[in-house]
Amino acid sequence: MAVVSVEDLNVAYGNHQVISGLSFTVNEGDFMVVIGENGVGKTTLVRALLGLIKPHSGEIDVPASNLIGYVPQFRNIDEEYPLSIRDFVSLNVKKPGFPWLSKKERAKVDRMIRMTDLTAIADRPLGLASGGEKQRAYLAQALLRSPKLLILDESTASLDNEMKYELLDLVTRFQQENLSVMFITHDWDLARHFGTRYLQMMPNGYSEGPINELPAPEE
Ligand SMILES: Nc1ncnc2c1ncn2[C@@H]1O[C@H](COP(=O)(O)OP(=O)(O)OP(=O)(O)O)[C@@H](O)[C@H]1O
Repeated sequence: MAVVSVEDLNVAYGNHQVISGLSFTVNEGDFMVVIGENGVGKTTLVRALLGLIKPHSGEIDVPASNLIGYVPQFRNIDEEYPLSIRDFVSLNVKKPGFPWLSKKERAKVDRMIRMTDLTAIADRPLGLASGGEKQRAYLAQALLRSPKLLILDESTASLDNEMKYELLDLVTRFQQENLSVMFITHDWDLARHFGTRYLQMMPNGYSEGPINELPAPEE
């Protein structure tokens, strides 16, 4: 079943046409890698999927936005960032009114912290965590409300190679439990290792297919 389907999408900033006639589908359980040169419109596509910009024309069929998890590219979080890892994950409980977490909500946060291997350090300030730990905290926060789709926007870019594989191995565990993934990346090795399908965005068009059909990068 399709989790995301996009049909003849056109997105422009003023007169600057960024996405022209893009169509693709992400099915349940897919790990879709989105690959393409700088400036080709990958982040614009993500913003359109999250409902943050209005397309000029075309159809976007996605789960309601609270069922999309989003993990950005790692930006340095200052050492003085005051929230603990547990607090940071809890931010996505997002409930109106009464500010304290219920027992049930705390249990949900704890479970997600466990599933992302953060239990031992959950009460440390996020600002003191390593790069990989911070990305796991972002992942835990994004997955807290059991989204259907997880968008990873170059989320491994600043990690060393071993940590990249660790983070994506972890994502794969969730993918096997019925999460679909869109992974925006410039890294063709990671794309081939983890992807099940690809969407390649190029200035003059798009191609989509199973990962074993991803063409070699142009030198
Ligand atoms: N808010 C905006 N207003 C006007 N133009 C924009 C805006 N955001 C992006 N653009 C332009 O749209 C084009 C696509 O940008 P986008 O960030 O989607 O590319 P990208 O593929 O994500 O690039 P990168 O790999 O460098 O992150 C670029 O030419 C960019 O300058």
